[in-house]
Amino acid sequence: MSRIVIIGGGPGGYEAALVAAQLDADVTLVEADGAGGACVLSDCVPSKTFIASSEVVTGYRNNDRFGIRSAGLSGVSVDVATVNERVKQLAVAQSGDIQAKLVKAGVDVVHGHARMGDDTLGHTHRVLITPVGAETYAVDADTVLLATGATPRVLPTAVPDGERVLDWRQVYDLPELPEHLIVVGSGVTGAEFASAFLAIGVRVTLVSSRERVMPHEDADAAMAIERVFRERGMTILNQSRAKSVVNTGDGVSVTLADGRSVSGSHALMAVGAVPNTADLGLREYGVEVAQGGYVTVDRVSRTNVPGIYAAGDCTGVLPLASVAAMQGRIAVWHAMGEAVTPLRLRTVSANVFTDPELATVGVSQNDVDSGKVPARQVMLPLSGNARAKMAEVRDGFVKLFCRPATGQIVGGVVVAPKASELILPVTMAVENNLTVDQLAHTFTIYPSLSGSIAEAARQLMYHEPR
Ligand SMILES: Cc1cc2nc3c(=O)[nH]c(=O)nc-3n(C[C@H](O)[C@H](O)[C@H](O)COP(=O)(O)OP(=O)(O)OC[C@H]3O[C@@H](n4cnc5c(N)ncnc54)[C@H](O)[C@@H]3O)c2cc1C
Ligand SMILES: NC(=O)c1ccc[n+]([C@@H]2O[C@H](COP(=O)([O-])OP(=O)(O)OC[C@H]3O[C@@H](n4cnc5c(N)ncnc54)[C@H](O)[C@@H]3O)[C@@H](O)[C@H]2O)c1
Repeated sequence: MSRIVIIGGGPGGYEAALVAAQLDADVTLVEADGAGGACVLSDCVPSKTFIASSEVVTGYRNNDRFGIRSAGLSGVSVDVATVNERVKQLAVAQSGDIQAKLVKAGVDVVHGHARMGDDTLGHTHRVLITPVGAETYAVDADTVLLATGATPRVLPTAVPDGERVLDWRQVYDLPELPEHLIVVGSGVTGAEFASAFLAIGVRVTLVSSRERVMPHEDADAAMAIERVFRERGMTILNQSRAKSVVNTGDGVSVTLADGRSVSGSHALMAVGAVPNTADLGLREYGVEVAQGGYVTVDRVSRTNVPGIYAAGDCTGVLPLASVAAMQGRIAVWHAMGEAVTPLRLRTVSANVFTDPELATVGVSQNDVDSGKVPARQVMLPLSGNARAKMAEVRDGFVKLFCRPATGQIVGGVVVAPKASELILPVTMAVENNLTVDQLAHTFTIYPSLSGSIAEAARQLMYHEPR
């Protein structure tokens, strides 16, 4: 029987454990915090639950435009203790569900820390496991999967104190809403929290080191969302790098690299993450670790040491829960000799849970503009869509990319409420090499926002003969 030790119980680790158990391996999963890992307990799940509360508040915006008379947003008050309690309870419950699933599948789940042992034993690998409150013991395994995730990056001049200077894992301990939140960092994490706190009624200043928010996302989409943020009253300081953040006792003072300073009641640091690989004994064991501490892996999750695999945020391949899970499953299938398709990033869909949301799949505008991928494209504003008009959706668009000659769909962008749900047909088209003709001939509901996806495909229908 194959013996597998998995270090880390986030999506990279627990999904791999379930596959390994299904294949009758003897599986030990070591997790320091709780099943589901940081994804479920402190990052993805809590942030999306918090955003769900902010969306309830958003529902009260512009109600007079619908002919509904009420006090509107000014009549809404947020009980932050209840919001935070719900966030934490949901995360713990989700973690419990995953723990139960693992145990039912026969996985030995150990609450504790693990690291590589000192000796290479030829075809097996020694892992040292230290359960919480117990002595360290060794397990020799045929396969080891490293899935240890990442931790918020800390700037030495802006160390979170959990009171006024916060990382994203500390916001749910606030006893009351910040009066004025300064979000430092305008990547996906910063943008999501800035959006949610703004929606929930907090004054927000976003300190963005780049020329626009979400610099790695589609520029049209990021600029559309930045415009919405500004219209709703967010202050965005572009090309402003925070040099230091100080808790002044009754607030925070953020000093920018150009000498300006901004004051607020709280600061939220969202300046990226560092992989949890420093204490795993990897270098001593001969596992290749790249700059920044990321474990180097190939497309079937192999490290340079046979039998040792890595998945998820500790690899830095693409820090998404879906990708971590797929890397973990691929590792196990490969290790256990199953047929496996190497990881394909081309078909990964991703969503930023701002208001409006931003969903993407496939090739990007940069790929097309740089000539890397020849493509025709269309961008259709949602403002012309009947359902969007009914729902007062004024911001948003659908963008599609297709091969110039064949019309094969190679990518797309959706900016809309619930873009995370709307992107699926485009993802299916990219995954299955569908053409704009096929998408255009698909019946859509009238009226619906998804109708704009088929309409965008119709606009791309004419193409050169092969
Ligand atoms: C604020 C935020 C929101 C996000 N939202 C989304 C989203 O909406 N959708 C999405 O797809 N992705 C989202 N992500 C990204 C997603 O959370 C990560 O890609 C995902 O958590 C990676 O999973 P993982 O298995 O690699 O690691 P993690 O989920 O980080 O889990 C790793 C676990 O390993 C444990 N561990 C570390 N070292 C050891 C050790 N030595 N021994 C034992 N255990 C150890 C850690 O305690 C941790 O629990 C978000 C990220 C952030 C920061
Ligand atoms: N909805 C989702 O799926 C979701 C949500 C959050 C995070 N994630 C994943 O996590 C990844 C990382 O995102 P992130 O936003 O946490 O990190 P990031 O590294 O993408 O962004 C951090 C930003 O902070 C800026 N920054 C760094 N130092 C700064 C300073 N001193 N002052 C001002 N700005 C500074 C950087 O320039 C960068 O733009 C994403 O690419 C995504 O894959 C996904």
